Amino acid sequence: MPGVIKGPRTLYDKVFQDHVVDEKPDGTVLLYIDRHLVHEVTSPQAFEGLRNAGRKVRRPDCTLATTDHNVPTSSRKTFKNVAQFIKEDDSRTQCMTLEENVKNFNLTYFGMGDKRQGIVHIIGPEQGFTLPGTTVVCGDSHTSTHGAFGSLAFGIGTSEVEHVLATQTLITRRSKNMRVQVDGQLAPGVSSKDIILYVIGKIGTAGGTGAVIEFCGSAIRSLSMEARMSICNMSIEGGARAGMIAPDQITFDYLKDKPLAPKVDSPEWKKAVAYWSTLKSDEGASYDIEVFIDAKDIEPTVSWGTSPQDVVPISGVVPGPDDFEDENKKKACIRALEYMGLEAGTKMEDISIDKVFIGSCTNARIEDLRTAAKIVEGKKVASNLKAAMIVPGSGLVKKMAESEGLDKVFTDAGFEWREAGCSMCLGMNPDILSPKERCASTSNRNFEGRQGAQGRTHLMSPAMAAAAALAGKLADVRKVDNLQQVTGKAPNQVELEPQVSEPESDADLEEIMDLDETSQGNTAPSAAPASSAGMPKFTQLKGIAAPMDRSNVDTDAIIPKQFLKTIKRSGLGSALFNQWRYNDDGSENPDFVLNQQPWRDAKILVVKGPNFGCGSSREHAPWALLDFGITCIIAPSFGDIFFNNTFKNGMLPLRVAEGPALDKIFDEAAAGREVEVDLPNQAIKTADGTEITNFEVEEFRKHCLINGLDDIGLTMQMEDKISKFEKRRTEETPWLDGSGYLKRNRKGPVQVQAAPVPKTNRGEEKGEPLEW
Ligand SMILES: CC(C)[C@H](C(=O)O)[C@@H](O)C(=O)O
Ligand code: SF4
Repeated sequence: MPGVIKGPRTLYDKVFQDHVVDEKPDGTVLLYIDRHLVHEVTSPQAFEGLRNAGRKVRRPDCTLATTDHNVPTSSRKTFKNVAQFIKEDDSRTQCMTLEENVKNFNLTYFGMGDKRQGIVHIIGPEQGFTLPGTTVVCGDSHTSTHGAFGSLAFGIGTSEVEHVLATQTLITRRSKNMRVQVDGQLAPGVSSKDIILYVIGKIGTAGGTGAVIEFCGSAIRSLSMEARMSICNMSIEGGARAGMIAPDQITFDYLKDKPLAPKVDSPEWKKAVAYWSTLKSDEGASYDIEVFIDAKDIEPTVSWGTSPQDVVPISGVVPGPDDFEDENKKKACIRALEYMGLEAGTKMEDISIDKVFIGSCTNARIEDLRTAAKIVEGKKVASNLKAAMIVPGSGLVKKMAESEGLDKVFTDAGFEWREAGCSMCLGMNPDILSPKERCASTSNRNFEGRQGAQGRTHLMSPAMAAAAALAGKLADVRKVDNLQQVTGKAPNQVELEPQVSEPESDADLEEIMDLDETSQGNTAPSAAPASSAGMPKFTQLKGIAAPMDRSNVDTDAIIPKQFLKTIKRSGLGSALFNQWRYNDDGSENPDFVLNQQPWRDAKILVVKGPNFGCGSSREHAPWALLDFGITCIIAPSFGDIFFNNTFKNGMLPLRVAEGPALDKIFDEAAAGREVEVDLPNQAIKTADGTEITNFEVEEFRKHCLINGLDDIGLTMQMEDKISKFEKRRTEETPWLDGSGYLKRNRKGPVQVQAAPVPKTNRGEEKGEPLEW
């Protein structure tokens, strides 16, 4: 079979291979997905697609939904239901839409009235839904978090969410293998967050593009599961598809008694542990990229700019453009300094802050809160702070923290103690920075406007954020007097969290699950248009191309969070590049290229810098480009998830390396002349038809674009292979069938009912071959 690795294999190779349902000669793989997490932001359009096509959710037992991005983090004492509690119309609509969808499709759901609700990447591991050796996906880029268990976990766009809901598979390709090995002992005050910030500083935000990173080495092995999750969480900020860590005794101990893990000491548990123990890279396995780091070189690390690669040790100073050789980086540095309101040469410790945010899927677990509490215990936050917030990652983290008295420690020190949610990590809820406010944050992204329009974010560890709260400015946690309690975690220091047990009775279950008798089973609710919205065809495209001379354009910049609250795919064009395109008063910024003629009518975007579309998995980014009229983006490289998402919308992202060809295309664009993209002949031409360069495109993707094929319909024709795979999976890894909640009354394996192939699927309509 093509792509099968002969000889020693990496952890990634093994997990990937174990999930191949089918593989084509061109390397296109149909990959089985064991675990699907769903949240309110990236799922409405996917469920709508299912409904429109009359499709079911194939594996409700392998799907877990929660609401996290939009939820207010204010007290829920008066909470009755979402309709009454969420004040913002669009946030409420999005949460209520999820609630309707989980009822209609019969999915397990942790809503706001459920103690187990929380950030999707916190609740999966907490429940034992995330298990070693599984494939885990979610319409969210930080799905990489779950790779800490030795699972292959990655973010997907909304079209792929629909694909997984319908088929429990994804169409994908093998990624490159990358190894980041960190050896040695972490110094006091240095945590796993510092490791990952340091790594991203070294490799850059595009360093892992196209790769899955395996984190290994003695420093990684010494970390607790929660610390490992913080590292894998931010693999996406290093550009990687996923991060993975080989499971070991620390992993198995963490999973003991988690509600959805096999019962400890049962035959299933023993079988599972035996299998999980094989999940490590073989001696001599080869990697495409290797990075070696000595733990002792890592200091507490802080970001200064607007990209997660903009980091320095806390003992350092704000860099200036002269510190970079690369032209793109010089330009990015000038922009970042201006945005952040900083001057080169300023000592990091002299930067005063307005707010502190301890939360997010990177650092809102119980260990993070314990660490921060130790720093602030008996002290007060600085008087210059406008707010200091602690936002636990889940209701269970909150409960556990309260049982340990941490809430009291924080509130005594002057922090606000909040309810679980994404909160000010991205501010889709009421928690945001005001313009120019500066925040010490334990989250993972410091993009322009990330925590609020014109807000300024400095990324750091929970210990560093706690130290900053006390100082009212960025501070070195190593100088805090009770530091001895806040060190990198050696194996003997790993603390295991109290276990959460499975509800015993149906009454218990109803109490915590907010179950509702209106649940209607896994039906496709409405008699809707017969086929899912397929793709428009893409063959030749000739049109005005807009030039953009920027690198690392993230999807937050392409479309900021306030526009993600829609439950539709359409109408986003006016919000495209919102922060750059409009002034504060809402008028157009005349300097922005898409506000100028002839580029207002651009059909193509030509980007000179690398890593376009990095960051979040929001498919709203391609939807906004498409709605504006842009169907092709030419750039040296792309964020992996964005790259996938564009194809799913009939768009063509083209990689053209930095050099004379890209310069020529850029110059044509800048001169306002048309550019032609010829997909069948794989060529980019000037307006008069002169070829500028050829481009590469994967065969399968080209085929789908040219024929406008809906790949869900194509995948459903692989029913035999998917069912066969599932049968084998049930025999080999029975613990993966049925989420524990549904399993309790189950006799034998979950009955999987495959949805029929709709008669109107686009491939059939067009007489396309059934093979893909
Ligand atoms: C809303 C979601 C698409 C997004 C992501 O993919 O990361 C969000 O979680 C974020 O952190 O920006
Ligand atoms: S990165 Fe922030 S917004 Fe995204 S899932 Fe994590 S906590 Fe939520």
